[in-house]
Amino acid sequence: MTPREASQASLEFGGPLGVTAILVLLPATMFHLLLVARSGPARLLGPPTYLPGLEELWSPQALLLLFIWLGLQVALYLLPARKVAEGLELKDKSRLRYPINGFQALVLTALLVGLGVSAGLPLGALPEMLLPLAFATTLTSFIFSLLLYVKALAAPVSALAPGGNSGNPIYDFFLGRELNPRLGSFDFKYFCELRPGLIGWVFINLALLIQEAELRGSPSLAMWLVNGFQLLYVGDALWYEESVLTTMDIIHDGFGFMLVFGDLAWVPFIYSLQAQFLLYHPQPLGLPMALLICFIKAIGYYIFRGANSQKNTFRKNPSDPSVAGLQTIPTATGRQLLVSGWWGMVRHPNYLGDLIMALAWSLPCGLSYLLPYFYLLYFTALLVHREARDEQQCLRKYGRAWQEYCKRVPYRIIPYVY
Ligand SMILES: NC(=O)C1=CN([C@@H]2O[C@H](COP(=O)(O)OP(=O)(O)OC[C@H]3O[C@@H](n4cnc5c(N)ncnc54)[C@H](OP(=O)(O)O)[C@@H]3O)[C@@H](O)[C@H]2O)C=CC1
Ligand SMILES: CC(C)CCC[C@@H](C)[C@H]1CC=C2C3=C(CC[C@@]21C)[C@@]1(C)CC[C@H](O)C[C@@H]1CC3
Repeated sequence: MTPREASQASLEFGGPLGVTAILVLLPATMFHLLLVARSGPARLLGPPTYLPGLEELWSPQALLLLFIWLGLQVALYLLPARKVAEGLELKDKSRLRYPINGFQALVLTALLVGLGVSAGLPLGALPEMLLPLAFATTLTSFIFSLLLYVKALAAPVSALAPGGNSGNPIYDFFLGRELNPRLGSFDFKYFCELRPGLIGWVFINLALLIQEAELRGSPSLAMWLVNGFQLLYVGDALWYEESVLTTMDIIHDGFGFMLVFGDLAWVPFIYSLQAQFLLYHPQPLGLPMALLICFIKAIGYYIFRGANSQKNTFRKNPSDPSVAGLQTIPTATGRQLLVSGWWGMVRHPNYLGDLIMALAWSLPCGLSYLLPYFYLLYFTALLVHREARDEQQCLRKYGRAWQEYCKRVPYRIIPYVY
């Protein structure tokens, strides 16, 4: 079997046909959810109450606001970093360098937005622009992905990702051909993964909270909880920004439409669905229930952070006192697999913590509507798929050692369930 036939054989997402469908369905789903969230019935599975015309979707002001936002985040990315980290070794034995200044960018953005609001910036008007902003971001994602595809045509073979080089243009456009597309030292994938979308998510939430205060006198407890929980999640991701350098998105996946649209559009506009829903469907939330939800969030974060930090510490320094006592399985690569502690409970304890947090920030929306739980449903599917992809990669990396690990840790995400 030739390498291209082999790569054709291992096509994901249903190959070219599946990917063509996803290219249409992803943006369509996002616009459906944006419309349903602001509609009275808020029916996740029903048709939106109306279909917006192009005059409602297209706004030069929204496009300008998007480019101002992207420009601001690029400028903050290029500021001197508290640390510069090296990525994992590439095929050509080199290592790329990445600025670790994401949390700094979040804080500086908050200061700038705060100054803007105090000077009269109408942040509360942003919710009205979500549709045209999402349209502008989707358009930008397609164009940016096309430019990345063309750029990759000139890239050396060593710079290409294993996945997005099937030879089928649609498939490669979606998966991404180049592994680490850069302009000088500016890394497009690393920048998009953690900056404009993730930080944008927090400020869309804040705008929705401000709009609720303007509409009803003060933000609801549910809106405060959703904002607080998701701010913690983004702040944590940016504080531990360096750990992204070992994720499959950075080390394995090409940078194509899936991650471009996922980072720039899906995260800010879909991950803020709970706050969007609450603005148009205020939900009563008593203090006892709020405290219970905070407890659920705390459990999720404890597992999420504990598991991620344990693995990342172990990978950086297996002799660190916090992980030195854990049981391990040696592998032929020289790396070891943790088989006790969080990673002895299930094979992806971090996913379990993340899912519990997703439940916690959906619960403040009550149980009368399915829409606020879309994220939990989508995220469960994403992590199940991601876990399967990671298993394949780990089986290839570690062979029998991974098989032994799976025997000793039989559950993937939820103990005694899955
Ligand atoms: N909110 C969202 O939309 C998303 C959130 N996430 C979150 O991002 C975080 C990172 O997830 P993800 O990128 O999937 O990667 P993971 O953090 O789960 O890392 C997987 C890698 O960890 C290493 N590993 C696995 N098992 C062991 C073990 N027993 N001992 C030592 N190393 C092990 C392997 O890499 P190696 O051995 O090569 O080091 C494996 O490839 C998670 O917390 C996840 O919940 C992820 C996707 C989307
Ligand atoms: C919608 C598409 C089919 C899939 C797009 C998936 C992306 C939205 C996610 C792929 C991996 C991600 C990670 C994060 C955010 C979502 C995306 C980009 C985090 C940055 C979230 C915070 C965590 O602490 C780290 C995550 C790394 C992976």
